[in-house]
Amino acid sequence: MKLIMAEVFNSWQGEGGSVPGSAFGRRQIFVRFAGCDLHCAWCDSREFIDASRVSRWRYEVEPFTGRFEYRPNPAEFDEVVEAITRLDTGDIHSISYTGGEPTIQVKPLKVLMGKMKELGFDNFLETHGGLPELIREVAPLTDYASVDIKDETAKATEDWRSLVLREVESIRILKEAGAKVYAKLVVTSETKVENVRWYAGLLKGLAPLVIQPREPIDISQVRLMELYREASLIMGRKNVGLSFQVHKYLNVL
Ligand SMILES: C[S@@+](CC[C@H](N)C(=O)[O-])C[C@H]1O[C@@H](n2cnc3c(N)ncnc32)[C@H](O)[C@@H]1O
Ligand SMILES: Nc1nc2[nH]cc(C(=O)O)c2c(=O)[nH]1
Ligand code: SF4
Ligand SMILES: [Mg+2]
Repeated sequence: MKLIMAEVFNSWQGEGGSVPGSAFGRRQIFVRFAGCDLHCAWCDSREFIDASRVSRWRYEVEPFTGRFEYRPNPAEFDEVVEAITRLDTGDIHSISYTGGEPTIQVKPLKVLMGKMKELGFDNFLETHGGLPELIREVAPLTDYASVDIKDETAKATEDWRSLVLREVESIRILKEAGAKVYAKLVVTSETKVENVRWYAGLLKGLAPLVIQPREPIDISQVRLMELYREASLIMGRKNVGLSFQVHKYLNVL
């Protein structure tokens, strides 16, 4: 079985804030898949969106050193498992599957998640959630999930409203399968308050929401708190939080 990979490394989870389901500050092994079907305007992993252009992947040779070795794509399943297990520092909270969009390679993703459960690890899925039929396949193997709600300003796809509805459906599927799931909304200075109200109504009673400013941050603190308040008034004061990409400030992977 083969996978189109981007990188494997050991770090601590830099996103998610403090809502239930978040693994912020927890040590993880990150498994970044190449390839994505969306094109968020601000994507910080855009070099991995077109899988056909990711000719090689890299794995960290020693945990948390940022020293890498490179291998050609597609990767063999066993070499990915080997790259992950060599980064087991004994304090790993969960394996983070990210990208790109990990669910696009659902067959190898499913087998890999199964293998990691077998080895005693929990699975943390970082996904845009736009493909609920694929989410259904991996939901039973998912312990934690961070599902993006793509704001209109992300310009991720033509029909952004139906993308949001599919993302909410994915959250429902993951929750019903028993995963600890939260929604993540990346906001910019252009994010409309009426859109935030719409997302909040969809998520109410379903999953908590973190609001994460797009990096580099252009939204003012005052505006950020306005969006927070609007979401909170609809979803309940315990169900909304902020998230920042703290790893970027501390210069870790
Ligand atoms: C690169 S994506 C990969 C997983 C999946 N494709 C997704 O979008 O959720 C990982 C996380 O980084 C966030 N992200 C990417 N670029 C960002 C930026 N410039 N500012 C803030 N968050 C960003 C995404 O919203 C997502 O939550
Ligand atoms: N430290 C760290 N935390 C992260 N949380 C989400 C990430 C991602 O790119 O999916 C990420 C990442 O790349 N590094
Ligand atoms: S869905 Fe994720 S990987 Fe794909 S373009 Fe958007 S942020 Fe980047
Ligand atoms: Mg990232």
